[in-house]
Amino acid sequence: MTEKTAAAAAPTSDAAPRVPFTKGHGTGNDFVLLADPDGNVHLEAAQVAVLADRHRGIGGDGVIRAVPSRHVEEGRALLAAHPEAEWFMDYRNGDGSIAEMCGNGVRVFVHFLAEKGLVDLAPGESITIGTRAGVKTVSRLAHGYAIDMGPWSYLDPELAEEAASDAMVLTAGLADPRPALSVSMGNPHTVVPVASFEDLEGLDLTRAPEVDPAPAHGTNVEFVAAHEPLVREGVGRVRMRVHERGVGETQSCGTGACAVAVAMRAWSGEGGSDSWLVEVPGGVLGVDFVAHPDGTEHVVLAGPAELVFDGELTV
Ligand SMILES: N[C@@H](CCC[C@H](N)C(=O)O)C(=O)O
Repeated sequence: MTEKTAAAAAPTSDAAPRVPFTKGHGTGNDFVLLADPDGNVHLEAAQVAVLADRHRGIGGDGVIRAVPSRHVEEGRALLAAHPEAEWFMDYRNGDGSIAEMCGNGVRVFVHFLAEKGLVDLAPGESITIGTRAGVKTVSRLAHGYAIDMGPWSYLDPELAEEAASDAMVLTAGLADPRPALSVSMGNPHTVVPVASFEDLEGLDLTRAPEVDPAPAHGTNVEFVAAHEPLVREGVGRVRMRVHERGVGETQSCGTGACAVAVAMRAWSGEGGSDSWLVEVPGGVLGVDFVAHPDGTEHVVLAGPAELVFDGELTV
């Protein structure tokens, strides 16, 4: 962060400027959150990596800057069509790289805005925010938040009819290479089915799984195993683990849960469902497919968001 940034964010009479931060998480996917109401905070990748470092910094899977849309180029581009998208989620992975979207991050971001008094949002009310994957409408529930993630898509449009597989995952402790399906939720995902919960537990996600063909911009890789029966009382039930691009294995990935639901529904055909409960190591996420008035199908992601502690950075 620049000195100008720090001084603007939290001026003090002493030498070292202090920048307030908040730590939060959604199903164990954890973030460092910074409020930047004046658009003064300039985060370099190396600075993000230090903030996210669990030994030398605060620690987190990602860093989220809450900034008015008018202060960032990507936000200004959204405002013409969506003037209501006052706040923009500037999301960075723990290694400092920029990602288009973060499903858990959106919930935690909106909870942060609401709890810090930056927006008024009571249970039952909704807010539209800007992200690098477009605007998202987030509804506050009695417990947690539901995000309209918009339409999903296959990374390979030719798969629209077949929905079989378009990639192979070669490593992660798999006995054999496994076919996988590439799904976009604004950010890229590679979903790999495994046979059982035991197989899921046995995976080695200490390193990024090798995907062939290698995705041009990297990918998040989700491994998924089904409950037996897969669908109970109309709801599909699965368990997943994820290796996130730019982070490593995480306790949860919201966009990953959506991608898993897309793939499982496609693979199950008539035996699938439009409603899914996705178990992640850090909790449970809900994913629903809903018809949007514009004729497209949208994915709605629901889950908790918690703020854990506040602190001050000295810069
Ligand atoms: N944990 C997030 C996804 C964060 C971005 C991802 N690592 C990427 O690079 O695409 C989620 O909850 O969706």
